[in-house]
Amino acid sequence: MELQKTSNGHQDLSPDRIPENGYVSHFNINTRGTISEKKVTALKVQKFYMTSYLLVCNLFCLKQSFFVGKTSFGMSIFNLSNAILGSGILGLAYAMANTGIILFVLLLTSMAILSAYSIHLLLKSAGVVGIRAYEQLGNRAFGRPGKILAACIITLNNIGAMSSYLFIVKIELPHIIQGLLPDNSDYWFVDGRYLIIIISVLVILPLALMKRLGYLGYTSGFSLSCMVFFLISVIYKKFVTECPGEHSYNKTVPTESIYNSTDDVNCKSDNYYHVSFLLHIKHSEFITFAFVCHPEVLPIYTELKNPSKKRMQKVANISILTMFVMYLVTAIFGYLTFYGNVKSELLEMYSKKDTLMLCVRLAVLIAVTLTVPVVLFPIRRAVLQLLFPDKPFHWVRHISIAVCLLFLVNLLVIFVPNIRDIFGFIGATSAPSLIFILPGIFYICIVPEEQEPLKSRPKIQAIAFVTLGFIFMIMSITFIIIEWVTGKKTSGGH
Ligand SMILES: NC(=O)CC[C@H](N)C(=O)O
Repeated sequence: MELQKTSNGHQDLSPDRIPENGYVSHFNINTRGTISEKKVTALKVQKFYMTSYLLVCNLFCLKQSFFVGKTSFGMSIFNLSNAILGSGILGLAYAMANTGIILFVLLLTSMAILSAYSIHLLLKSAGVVGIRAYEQLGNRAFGRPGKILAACIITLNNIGAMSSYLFIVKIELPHIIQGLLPDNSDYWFVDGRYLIIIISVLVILPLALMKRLGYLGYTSGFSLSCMVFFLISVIYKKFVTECPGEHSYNKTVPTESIYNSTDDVNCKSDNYYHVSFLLHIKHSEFITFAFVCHPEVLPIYTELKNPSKKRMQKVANISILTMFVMYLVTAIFGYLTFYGNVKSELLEMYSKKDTLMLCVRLAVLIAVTLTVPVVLFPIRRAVLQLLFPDKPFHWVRHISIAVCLLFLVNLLVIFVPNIRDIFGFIGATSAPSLIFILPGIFYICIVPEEQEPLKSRPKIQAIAFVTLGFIFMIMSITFIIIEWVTGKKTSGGH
């Protein structure tokens, strides 16, 4: 029995390799019918030993998996929820303002269901080949090019997410510190560039150096509670804010908005209903991004205690459902506070002088900062898979990759002013790939024809899923190109 090493260094049984070792054909002699009784008994004994051997191997592998997976069910939910919850939540009220409540709820519900289905495809593919790494699935489906493609998409997407989180820290933390200072002097510590370096070294790096993602369960739990505080404050603000102009620190509304043809600050700006359906759909990008967590699913599965596909799917479903509720409530109350004037980053709408909102900013900042290490883990795994595929765990590699990645992201956030636009483009292509296209294609290629023919229902569903992903991707790219060519924001962003 051949044992295959998984990316995390422990051995897994790969059922598809069983025929290669010759035992199966050896037993087949038995069926030819011309062998003596003595030989049959000998073969039976041999078969008994082989079966016991396979059983011991199986038990050994399962024991290994149990041994490796140490993260509890609850902690895994925290980690996955933290991976889902990021800066995406800040854009949802804006998406709702542009799509309208009904279409938004429909899109959010569909995306949550599709996201859970995508995790189902990933887990099923991973179960068939006995490996638990996204890149390894790529390898199994298309060989080395598949592995490189998956690793590159994960790296780009997660570097994009990390830089968007650090960008929030760079912009928001100086405001918070300034809010606490008696005067408005320009001290060095109110410079966002220094602040992200300090935060990266003191908070993010130590967490990113943890050997296992499971250890981040506690910080993930804390990060989630910060977001719950944000959510409660958004609800509270809806009831104390009378008009968008009142609580918005920036009281001017841009005149070039395609939704508002007047300069008035209206509490209820319903003009967005005139915008074409396609432009409504464009805002589904915000929703797609908000549900991306797929590179983190398999690493979390690998570390889950008593791992099974069903148990991991439960972790995913609970996390997605919880985040769905949080997203919906934030979007509804954020939108009902500012209506059509809401900006693509909800936090920008609240006063910077308000102590409660200062605390909320701090809470969101802590939440996204604590998400950075969780998002960094899959990139490190992808880099390890590409550069050192068969090497066992080594601290030097583990630490140096984390340091290099953080250094790179800091450089990007400090020196590239339009980093968000660049990653907006990458996000538009990588998010549909990670949620729809890759899991669907891996599933179609990896699950054998004998088990599920191409015309079976699950495979046809997967094909439709991949097609949907391509439609999403082409639409997003088209909108971005139109924006670049015309120099105008099709989203009417403020
Ligand atoms: N890895 C990722 O891209 C996570 C994105 C996350 N869903 C967010 O809203 O920020």
